[in-house]
Amino acid sequence: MSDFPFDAIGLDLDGTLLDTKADLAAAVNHALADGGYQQVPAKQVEGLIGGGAKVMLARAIEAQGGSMAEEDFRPLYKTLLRYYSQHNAVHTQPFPGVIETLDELAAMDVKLAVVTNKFEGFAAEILEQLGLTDRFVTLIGGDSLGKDANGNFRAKPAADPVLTAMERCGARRLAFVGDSTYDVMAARAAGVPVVAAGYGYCDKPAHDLGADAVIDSFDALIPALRGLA
Ligand SMILES: O=C(O)COP(=O)(O)O
Ligand SMILES: [Mg+2]
Repeated sequence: MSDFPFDAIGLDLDGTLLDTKADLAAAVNHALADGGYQQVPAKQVEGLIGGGAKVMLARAIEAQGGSMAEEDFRPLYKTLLRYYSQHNAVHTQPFPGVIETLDELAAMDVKLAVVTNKFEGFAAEILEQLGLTDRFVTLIGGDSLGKDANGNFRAKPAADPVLTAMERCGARRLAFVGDSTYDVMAARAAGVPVVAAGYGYCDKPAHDLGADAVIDSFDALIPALRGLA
């Protein structure tokens, strides 16, 4: 029997497991160019990630005072999706320490689930291309659970995807790891402990996200989780 305090971990994808910034930046900039907007430097794209591709593009356009009218926005969003579907794992790779740490968790029989606001199809394709698919019991994307009564995806910051991950892992104690406000809110709403990935694309300073612990590298995850017991 392992003395590890959790039998499952829910993991955010962008900015937590994978450094997807360069491919997301290329996709958003491709769409911005189509709309006659200025390019956004990769570093700035970090602040746009976390709510899914649609929110990313909307934030970029709004920052330039652009039109959010449906007829202007929709074609650019389609351009972004089309481009990203063909170029989503060009530069994307796991952050340092991810593979080793996932190996260690698997050796302790801790179940792993990906909970992302990316569309499930994109996330699945990227995990497949990086050879990571089999490490996870389940993958829950931003569109996996359908929409709520208000027409919004049942995605983070809602508790639904975290609770579903827990159920699919058959977990008694799940902890969550993520890099944005949405991750912390979703974990809180689900009533599970949460670790902030301070090396990720944090939309505010990592220590202000309200997580139970902050890690500066994925290598620090296991000791941080033990500290939450
Ligand atoms: O693609 C996004 O904006 C969000 O993805 P994440 O939930 O895996 O961080
Ligand atoms: Mg993230």
